Amino acid sequence: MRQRISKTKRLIVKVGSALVTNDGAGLSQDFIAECARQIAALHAQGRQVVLVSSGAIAAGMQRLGWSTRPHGIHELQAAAAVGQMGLCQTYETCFAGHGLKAAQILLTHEDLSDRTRYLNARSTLLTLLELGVVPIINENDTVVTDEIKFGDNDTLGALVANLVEAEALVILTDQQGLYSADPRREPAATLIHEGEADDRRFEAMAGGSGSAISKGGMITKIRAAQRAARSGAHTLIASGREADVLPRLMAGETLGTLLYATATPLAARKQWLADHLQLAGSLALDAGAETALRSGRSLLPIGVTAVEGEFERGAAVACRDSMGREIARGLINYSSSEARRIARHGSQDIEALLGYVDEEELIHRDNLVLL
Ligand SMILES: Nc1ncnc2c1ncn2[C@@H]1O[C@H](COP(=O)(O)OP(=O)(O)O)[C@@H](O)[C@H]1O
Ligand SMILES: N[C@@H](CCC(=O)OP(=O)(O)O)C(=O)O
Repeated sequence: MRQRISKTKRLIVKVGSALVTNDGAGLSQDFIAECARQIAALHAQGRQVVLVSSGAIAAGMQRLGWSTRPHGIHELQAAAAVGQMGLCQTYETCFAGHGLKAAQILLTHEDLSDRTRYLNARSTLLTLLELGVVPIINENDTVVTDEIKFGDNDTLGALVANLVEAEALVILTDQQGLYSADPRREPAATLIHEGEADDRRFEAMAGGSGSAISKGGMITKIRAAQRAARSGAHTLIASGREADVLPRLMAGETLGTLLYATATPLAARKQWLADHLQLAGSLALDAGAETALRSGRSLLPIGVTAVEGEFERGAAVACRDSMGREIARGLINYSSSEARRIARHGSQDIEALLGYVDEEELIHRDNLVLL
């Protein structure tokens, strides 16, 4: 199983507040520099990395001279806004030292449950990865209220793994991995090396957060692993203080805890598409488009002869053959009125017809499931 990890092309690395802020003592330049160095090493091996980093609130508290974490949501939001500046500035400088560009992305739960915003976030992230940029994600603390917060970045890491179909989610924390019990309370607890992400026994072993500055604890990491596994991503939980931890994990070394998924990312995503979509319209295809879809290609506007229904970008639509039979369904990249305008045209005409190009495909093959 560990050998399979070494084949990972796309991974999410999540780093917790304790590491990034040296247990709350302001931003840890050393940790951030080390993190950037290791991610640059993974990049040099041809892997794509999305970083989910906590630490804004803790860094902001320090900049504002607050010694204890405030309880009021607005104070927390203010601290996050102040701290996020320093956090991204520090990452940017460190990545630049390795010739890498970084991008800041702040997300909320709503962004990922709304289909249009989900698709937009996905397209932006995939474009950044293709450009060789390292996206740095945190929760958009400024605009969320208590109820809609992810609450912890472990969950956010798993949602991002789902979003970009990463093969692995690496959660770096202040412990070596998942122990049979919280090692702060039970020194005799032993490290779990490997198990299935959905094994319910792990939830019973995991406790809450180990410090005042962190939110999630081990339980949110186990739940994140379960969530990541649903889209086929394996989760690794390891210590961010272990030398060269990321390159060693990606080389397949037995380090930390591996919670593995049993489905492949694409198969899991297609299952989700098949099960969850409520159709908002349909597209009539010509014979060429039908053949293209059946051989696993994306749907281009040129092969669409008619568009039925009124829908927004990101809606689920049926694809019908010339007899009206549904042969596939998927998430469309254009609204119904845009789709009507570009139907029967080559992708090179999209810009002239609409004034912009979102995607050259009407439905990308990753968002398409054949019936
Ligand atoms: N079974 C367990 N194994 C390891 N750590 C555990 C376990 N149960 C609870 N914990 C606690 O979870 C903490 C890590 O989570 P957290 O404090 O939220 O860190 P982070 O900021 O990295 O997300 C550890 O320091 C530890 O005290
Ligand atoms: N958005 C918050 C994240 C808080 C959080 O989830 O912390 P952690 O449990 O350490 O990952 C921040 O940047 O401070």
